[in-house]
Amino acid sequence: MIKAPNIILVGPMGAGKTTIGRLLSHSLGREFYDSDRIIEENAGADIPWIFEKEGEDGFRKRETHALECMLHNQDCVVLATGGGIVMREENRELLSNSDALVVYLYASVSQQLHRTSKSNHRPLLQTSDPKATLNALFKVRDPLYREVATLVVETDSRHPKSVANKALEAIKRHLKSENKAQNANVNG
Ligand SMILES: Nc1ncnc2c1ncn2[C@@H]1O[C@H](COP(=O)(O)OP(=O)(O)OP(=O)(O)O)[C@@H](O)[C@H]1O
Ligand SMILES: O=C(O)C1=C[C@@H](O)[C@@H](O)[C@H](O)C1
Ligand SMILES: [Mg+2]
Repeated sequence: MIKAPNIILVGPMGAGKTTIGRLLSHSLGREFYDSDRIIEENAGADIPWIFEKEGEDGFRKRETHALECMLHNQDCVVLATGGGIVMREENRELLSNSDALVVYLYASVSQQLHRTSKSNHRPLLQTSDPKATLNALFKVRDPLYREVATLVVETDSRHPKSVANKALEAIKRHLKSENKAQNANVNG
């Protein structure tokens, strides 16, 4: 049993936040939430509908509200976020100022493209050149994911179960070193 506050997964579309988050929550015996699902449940509509009717800005407002509610009301859960959660400074501050352990699931643009190609549920990728879109988003967002993340876990060429195990090991190592540092402060 590991003792950690909320574990929050960030990263681009297709990094596997939803898939790995669910696996991690099973391994840890924790509840699993996904900000995209919370937004859809609150709106009573799916993400493409929200983008169509309210624009990206309307979606981002809903996303901030979902993140605030999660951080305020939940402890010791696993939360998968949407790929654009880091776009608002407000959200980055919420993440950085919380005691959550934020894990950046890294995926190369070619893997993102491959993993997102089977679904048309992502409005930002309904373009004539999704690869160019993913590249442009990655340029802006990769530094922002790194800014809020405590840990970075590489996901390319790894089966989801192997990514989840790798994330779990990285989380355990991080908590162990944090405990050691705290003990040193108390005893030193
Ligand atoms: N490590 C992996 N190897 C191969 N396929 C993967 C891996 N991780 C996820 N996938 C597959 O990629 C697709 C997208 O994964 P998922 O929905 O978990 O991504 P996401 O990061 O939550 O994306 P979004 O930001 O759009 O919510 C799914 O079909 C999933 O099965
Ligand atoms: O990367 C993004 O901006 C998005 C990712 C998805 O998870 C959804 O949150 C939505 O499709 C927008
Ligand atoms: Mg997801």
